[in-house]
Amino acid sequence: MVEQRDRHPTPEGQRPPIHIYDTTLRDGAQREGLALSIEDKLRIARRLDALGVPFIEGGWPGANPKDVQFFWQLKETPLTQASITAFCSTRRPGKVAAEEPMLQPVLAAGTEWITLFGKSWDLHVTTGLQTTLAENLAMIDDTIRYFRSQGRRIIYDAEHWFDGYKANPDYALETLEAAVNAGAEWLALCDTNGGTLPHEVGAIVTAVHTWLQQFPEPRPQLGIHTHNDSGTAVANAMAAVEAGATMVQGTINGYGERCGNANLCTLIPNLQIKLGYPCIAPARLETLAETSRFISEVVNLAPDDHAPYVGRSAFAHKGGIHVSAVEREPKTYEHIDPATVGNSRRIVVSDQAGLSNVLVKARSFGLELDRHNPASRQLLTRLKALEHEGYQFEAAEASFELLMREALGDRPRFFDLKGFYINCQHQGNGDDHSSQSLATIKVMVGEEEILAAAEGNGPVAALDTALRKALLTFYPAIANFHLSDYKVRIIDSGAGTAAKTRVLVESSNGAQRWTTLGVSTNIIEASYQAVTEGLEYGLMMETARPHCAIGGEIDRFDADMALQKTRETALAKLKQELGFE
Ligand SMILES: CC(=O)SCCNC(=O)CCNC(=O)[C@H](O)C(C)(C)COP(=O)(O)OP(=O)(O)OC[C@H]1O[C@@H](n2cnc3c(N)ncnc32)[C@H](O)[C@@H]1OP(=O)(O)O
Ligand SMILES: CC(=O)C(=O)O
Repeated sequence: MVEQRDRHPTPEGQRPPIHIYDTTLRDGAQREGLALSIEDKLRIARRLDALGVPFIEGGWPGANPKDVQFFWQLKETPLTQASITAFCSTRRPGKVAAEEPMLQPVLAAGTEWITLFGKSWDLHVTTGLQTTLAENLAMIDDTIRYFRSQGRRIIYDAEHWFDGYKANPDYALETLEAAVNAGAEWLALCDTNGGTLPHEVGAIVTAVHTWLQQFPEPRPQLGIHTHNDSGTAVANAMAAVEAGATMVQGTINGYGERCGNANLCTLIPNLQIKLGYPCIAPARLETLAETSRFISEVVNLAPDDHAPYVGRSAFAHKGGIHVSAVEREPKTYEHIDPATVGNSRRIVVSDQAGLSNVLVKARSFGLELDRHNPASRQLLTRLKALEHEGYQFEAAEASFELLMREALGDRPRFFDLKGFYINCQHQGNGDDHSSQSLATIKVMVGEEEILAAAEGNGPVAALDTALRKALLTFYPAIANFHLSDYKVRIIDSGAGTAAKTRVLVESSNGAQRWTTLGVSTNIIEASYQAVTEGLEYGLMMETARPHCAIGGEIDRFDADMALQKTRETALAKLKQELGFE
């Protein structure tokens, strides 16, 4: 249960705690392209509960069957600390709340807290609801009193608060007064259209805070609910807190209707780390980045790598000058310690790199390299030359590790591709067409020469399949590898069909993912480079490179013995099948 903490005086100079109210499951789900199953909603609710968010808005019971069922399921396995709230509107004009069918599923959801939204803007009352200003006040009063009579606690969301206050402040305040007198414990001021700017939010929340003081204790507290249509949702919420709001409503990753809601992954650290308002326990704040990624996985939207605090690139350093300084003192280019929000520093290699980038990268691959080793400078020069040719290693760290190991004489050789031949066939026109490719490859594993052929619906798929077929008996681990992504980019499009192509291939073994690349004027050639490096890197992880970056350590001797044994067995099997023995 959430305490009304600000009713206890806050010690002098200490910032009051801020109640975080998450609406990912309701307003977040109003984002175009985002759809949640009940399972998804339950998983997100549990994750938010683990993050330590005190209020989670679960949905609108009665608006759809899924939201009804969600609340039922939560009753069976309740959350550990968060209060789940049911969302709904005031009763319809001309009705009586106690007889309003749409309020019954909200009560049936069985939550202690109900978040009720009502109209603050006279325009919405007369045009949207098509009723009178007095009837809107009665709708707010009646609905809150009815829910209170059923033992529920009320968070009142004043929809279009800022637009309403600007248009007709007296009427807007009358709507809030109706909510206060009927027993709402929180008044959340909503910038529903997202058009208000921080200085306006600050001034209006200050005015409401002053106005509220006329009511006897215990008086409701103020909350803020902002949308990002002007790109200022987080700044607006911060301005409201500075003006006296003690609840902030927002969503994980800023999901929400139109341009989204205030992003809690930015707002929580800003309030807690920068402004000193306690929001969630520091140990839970350390799970913020993981929570953000988890939820983007569940909602099936690619995470924003450049999101403040939690993005993959939020603490990524690319410029050589930055890396060199960060190595000496992280504060030089980092506004906070990434660990505070559960993120980590990354060093990116590219043509913007200096020696420091290369050395840090080598260390992360478990390779011994120092500034005075001539190989370090050679590697940097080679990196810049390849980047100039069109390679882009920042997106393909596995290829960079292979390049680095090659330069240090530590790159394992699992196979040598002697050559390949690809035949593509296309028949028919329009919808009535078919295409098929056949790849034939010759590959050496040690002293053995293998010839393999495979078909595919495209040349790269055929080549990949043929290669796997040839290698599988020698390296059974390949059976677990698959291509998880394939991206093609034309680098110098001005050159027309003679343009260079960069291919990025993401491979996976089910547990890890790694990216390799190839560059060539021939798309097949570029794909072949990326695909073979992908297999090579995967094998390097599986077969015991001592310090492989993402593979973990395996005893090299044991692994080499195991590898030799696998090869011998596979070879014997192949010979038998071909009738040599
Ligand atoms: C600012 C916000 O984000 S508020 C939340 C918005 N979220 C959603 O709308 C998602 C869930 N909504 C729904 O599933 C449906 O819209 C429902 C079930 C709520 C209503 O569906 P319907 O009955 O078919 O109505 P419809 O969606 O066409 O129109 C909304 C109705 O709510 C009324 N309404 C809007 N705000 C309020 C309010 N604060 N109090 C009372 N009624 C309201 C509108 O006047 C309209 O009434 P009418 O049908 O008598 O004209
Ligand atoms: C209540 C709500 O979601 C809004 O006014 O934006």
